[in-house]
Amino acid sequence: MTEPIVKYNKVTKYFDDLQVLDKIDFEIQQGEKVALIGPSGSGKTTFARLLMTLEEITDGTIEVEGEYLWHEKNEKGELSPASTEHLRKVRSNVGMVFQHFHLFPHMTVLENIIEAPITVKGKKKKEATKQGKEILDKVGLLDKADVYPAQLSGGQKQRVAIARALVMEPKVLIFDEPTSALDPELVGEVLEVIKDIADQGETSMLLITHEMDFAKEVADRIAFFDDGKIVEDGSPSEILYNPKSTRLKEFLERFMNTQTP
Ligand SMILES: Nc1ncnc2c1ncn2[C@@H]1O[C@H](COP(=O)(O)OP(=O)(O)OP(=O)(O)O)[C@@H](O)[C@H]1O
Repeated sequence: MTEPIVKYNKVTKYFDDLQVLDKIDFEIQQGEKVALIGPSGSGKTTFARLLMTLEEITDGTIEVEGEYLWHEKNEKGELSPASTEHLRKVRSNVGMVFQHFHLFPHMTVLENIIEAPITVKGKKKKEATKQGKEILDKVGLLDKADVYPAQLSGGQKQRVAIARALVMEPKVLIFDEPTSALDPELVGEVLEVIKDIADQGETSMLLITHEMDFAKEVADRIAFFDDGKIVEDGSPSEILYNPKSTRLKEFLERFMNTQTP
């Protein structure tokens, strides 16, 4: 069996005295798409931000493609905190798309996309531009290459943010509620782009979402998060139609009741 692309081992996170994640073990296999669902404040975003190194781990380890993210191993096999250089190298396999896009407002769409390939990967501008345009074409926005983010709709901004993550060719791509800041009529176009990426197969995905129908359609697995723990983890049909724990049953019932038609 091939190595998991992501492996959390007893991962714990505190913000001061507040424990947000409690000894979580979790894996994502190569090419696997995993959706995270769960109540607000249960720790899903923090869980994902640790993988992107946007929050610091308190205890436990995370591996990406068999390499420790937050640690380095010496000759004796002992772990010590990773150097910035190591952190940056391992982290470059991970991409993230945020709820609120996080585009650079003073750069055009194309400049937003080619910035990281040039500054982080050292690509030549010409090559980065060619690749950036190909990816923009993929998300249906080639005609917007030279406009600024303020001139785009929310759905278009999010598609640019997705293109910006994709251009770095991450092994694992995190989506943190990518449609929850959008007007309902703009949700579909973003979900369509995410589904296309999922259908292409090779990128592993971690998708935090409240869109249960979408999770069911795209994810190979759904993990239910509650109170800093993964309470259930299984196929979409097991999780959504055959929940075992009372917490998941309650969540799904509550969730369905608060959904607008
Ligand atoms: N930087 C921070 N400092 C202190 N507490 C934080 C910080 N970030 C998150 N928290 C707390 O950690 C807990 C988990 O938050 P997190 O955003 O991970 O949950 P979530 O499941 O993603 O919620 P939502 O679905 O609302 O986004 C919450 O109690 C939150 O207030």
